[in-house]
Amino acid sequence: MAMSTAERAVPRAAWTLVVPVKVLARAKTRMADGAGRHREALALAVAGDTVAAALSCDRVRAVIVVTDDPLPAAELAALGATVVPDEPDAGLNPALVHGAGRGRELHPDTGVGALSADLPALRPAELARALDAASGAAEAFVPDAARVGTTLYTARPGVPFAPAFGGGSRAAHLARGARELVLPGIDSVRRDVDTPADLRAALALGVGPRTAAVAALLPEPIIRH
Ligand SMILES: Nc1nc2c(ncn2[C@@H]2O[C@H](COP(=O)(O)OP(=O)(O)OP(=O)(O)O)[C@@H](O)[C@H]2O)c(=O)[nH]1
Ligand SMILES: C=C(OP(=O)(O)O)C(=O)O
Repeated sequence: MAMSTAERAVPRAAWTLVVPVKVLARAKTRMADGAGRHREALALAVAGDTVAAALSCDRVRAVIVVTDDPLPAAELAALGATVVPDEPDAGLNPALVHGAGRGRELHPDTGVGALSADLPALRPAELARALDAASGAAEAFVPDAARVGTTLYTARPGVPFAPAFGGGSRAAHLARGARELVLPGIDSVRRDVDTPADLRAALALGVGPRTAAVAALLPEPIIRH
């Protein structure tokens, strides 16, 4: 059967995604109460499940991880990510712009997206749905589950990549004129994990194997209501 114009308009592997990963010693501080001595392991596991899902998505040509921590650098490179150091060392948005610069050198024909490393329930098919919707706008973003922050920000080829993560980044991305993507069937793309309650919500959706293994080590109140 012939493909429709709309289907042909969305090339496979059209995106390079940049995933920022803080030095683990400073990561996931809002999980400290619940995760205790497993906080760093949880941050690493969540990033691993996020990157593995992104690499399994057929719309994704490459994943660029920006990190200065050798442990996630090694583990995420082993999954197939390209790792670049956080040379700007000036916070999240400069790290993302740096990674996107490398992405555009390596894959100039792709759009570039910034994907949160905090999406342990991420499903490749749901990421594909979000990226296909993102193809329809110069800049687009997916708000987090609370609709306050952002989990994915995208810029099509040739469009300046100017992420505005941090705090109320949904409002900041809207103010840039980026298109908000709130389509059905992308819950796993929106389910970021910052707090114990977020982790419970992600576990209810179903998390990847790395996060499931660490969650099994956490005290009951963290993983159950
Ligand atoms: N490479 C890099 N990644 C960062 C930086 N700041 C934040 N990130 C990453 O961006 C995402 C969102 O970061 P935050 O919400 O600020 O930090 P967090 O570690 O998730 O959580 P908290 O410590 O509880 O604030 C996480 O995946 C972080 O690892 C940075 O300066 N450089
Ligand atoms: C930095 C952000 O996320 P977080 O909720 O992880 O702080 C953001 O959404 O812009």
